[in-house]
Amino acid sequence: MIFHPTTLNDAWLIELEPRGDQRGYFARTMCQEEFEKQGLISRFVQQNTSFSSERGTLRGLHYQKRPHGEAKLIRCLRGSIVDIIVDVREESSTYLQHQIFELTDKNFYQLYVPPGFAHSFQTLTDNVEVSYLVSAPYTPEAERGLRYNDERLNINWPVPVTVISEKDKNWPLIVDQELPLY
Ligand SMILES: Cc1cn([C@H]2C[C@H](O)[C@@H](COP(=O)(O)OP(=O)(O)O[C@H]3O[C@@H](C)C(=O)[C@@H](O)[C@H]3O)O2)c(=O)[nH]c1=O
Repeated sequence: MIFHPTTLNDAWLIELEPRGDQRGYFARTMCQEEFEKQGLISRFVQQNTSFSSERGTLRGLHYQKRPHGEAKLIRCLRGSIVDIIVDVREESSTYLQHQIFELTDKNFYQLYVPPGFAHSFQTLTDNVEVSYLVSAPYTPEAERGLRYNDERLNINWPVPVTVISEKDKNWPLIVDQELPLY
């Protein structure tokens, strides 16, 4: 695995290193030793998958508030997405900055999102499957979100939003949220 730094503190774009042969390829997608060496959380407690049928579907931006923060390791298994993360740690020098990553079923990238980041993705194709590991249990009372079109974030979503949940449409704007966010 090759660990590429991002513009955001503690978030990493991880490039897989497939070994090909006549059958296809093999690649490691998580390795405790390599993650620890890189200073990343390496203990994951849940693996989730989601399927989105329509291009333009938006999920997010989601995080769990302290002390239930979770690291996530995201991979797109079918189709393609843009994955967008926002640093919500008030003590971080990249607070409220975001970065956009393209993850596809062909490009061999996965994204490591540290605790204290809001996470989201939008599908660029129909029939998208995204699989991710999380490092803390799902805790509904700690669930928080940012509004995808909050002017404070100024995120340029690459395609028109076609499908979004009621919950995600209605997250409060940052100006109306209780601080600290995380
Ligand atoms: C996240 C989660 C949801 N659920 C339930 C709650 C709800 O009834 C149903 C669907 O939940 P949601 O609408 O929150 O699903 P979704 O919008 O896909 O939520 C996910 O979005 C991406 C962007 C993330 O970063 C994930 O961590 C997660 O928050 O599944 C669980 O039972 N366990 C879980 O871990």
